Amino acid sequence: MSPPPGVFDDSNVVQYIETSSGGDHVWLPFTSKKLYTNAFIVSPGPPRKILLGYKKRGFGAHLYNGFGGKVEDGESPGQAALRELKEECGVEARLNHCGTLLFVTTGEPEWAFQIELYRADAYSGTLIESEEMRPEWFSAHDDHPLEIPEIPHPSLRPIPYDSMWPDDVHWLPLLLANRPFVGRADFVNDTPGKYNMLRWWFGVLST
Ligand SMILES: CNc1ncnc2c1ncn2[C@@H]1O[C@H](COP(=O)(O)OP(=O)(O)OP(=O)(O)O)[C@@H](O)[C@H]1O
Repeated sequence: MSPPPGVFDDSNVVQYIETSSGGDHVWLPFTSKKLYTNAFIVSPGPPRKILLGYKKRGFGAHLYNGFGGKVEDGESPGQAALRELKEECGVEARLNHCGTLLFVTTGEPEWAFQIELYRADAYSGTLIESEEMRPEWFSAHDDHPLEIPEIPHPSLRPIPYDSMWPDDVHWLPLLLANRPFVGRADFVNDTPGKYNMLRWWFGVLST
C-alpha cells in the first residue's frame, strides 16, 4: 500500500519501509493540521522499562499513553514536549524526536491531529502524579507484542496495549526499537469515548 495523504507532505524523506497497514475505508479528508506532542521515557535498565501515564481526564481518559498535549502559539513542538512532560509527571528529560503521526476522525473533517513523538533514555527530577496523569513503569523488553512473550519481569507489567489507543501497538514497538517512524490512522467515533480504526498505515524511515 502506498503511504497515505498527509504523511510525507512536509518532509523530503523519500525512503521508507511499510511496517503495517490495514482497513479498507477511504482516507478521510482534512484541510489543516493541529500540532500535538507525545513523549516517552525508556530506561535501558536492566530491567528495560517504559514510563506511561494513566490519563485521568479529558481526551483519551482511562487510557495509558505517553506525556503530551497541544503545541501552544509561539512554541516549537520540542518546547511543548518538554513543558507537557514537566506539567504531567514533574520531570525533565533530554528528548529526541523519533516519529510523526497523523490522526483523522470522522465528525472532525477539518482537522488532522499531527503528533510529534519524542523519546528519552533518562530523566531528572521526581516523578509525580498530576491532575491529568498517573505515571507508571512497564516492562519494555524487546519482544514484539504479537509474538509469544518472554517470562515478564516479576515487578513490571507488560505494556498494556488493551488499555491504550488502538494505533499504539503499531508504532510503539518502532519507538522502542529506535527506528524513526511515520504513520497515519483514521478513526470513527460512533459511540461516545470509543474510537475504532477505519484505516491505518505505519512505516519506518531510512534517510
Ligand atoms: C487517536 N490516536 C491517538 N493515539 C495515541 N495518542 C494520541 C492519539 N490522539 C491523541 N493522542 C495523544 O493524546 C494526548 C492528548 O493531549 P490532551 O491532553 O488532549 O492535550 P492538552 O494536555 O494540551 O489538553 P488540555 O490542556 O487538557 O486541554 C497527546 O499526547 C496526544 O499526542
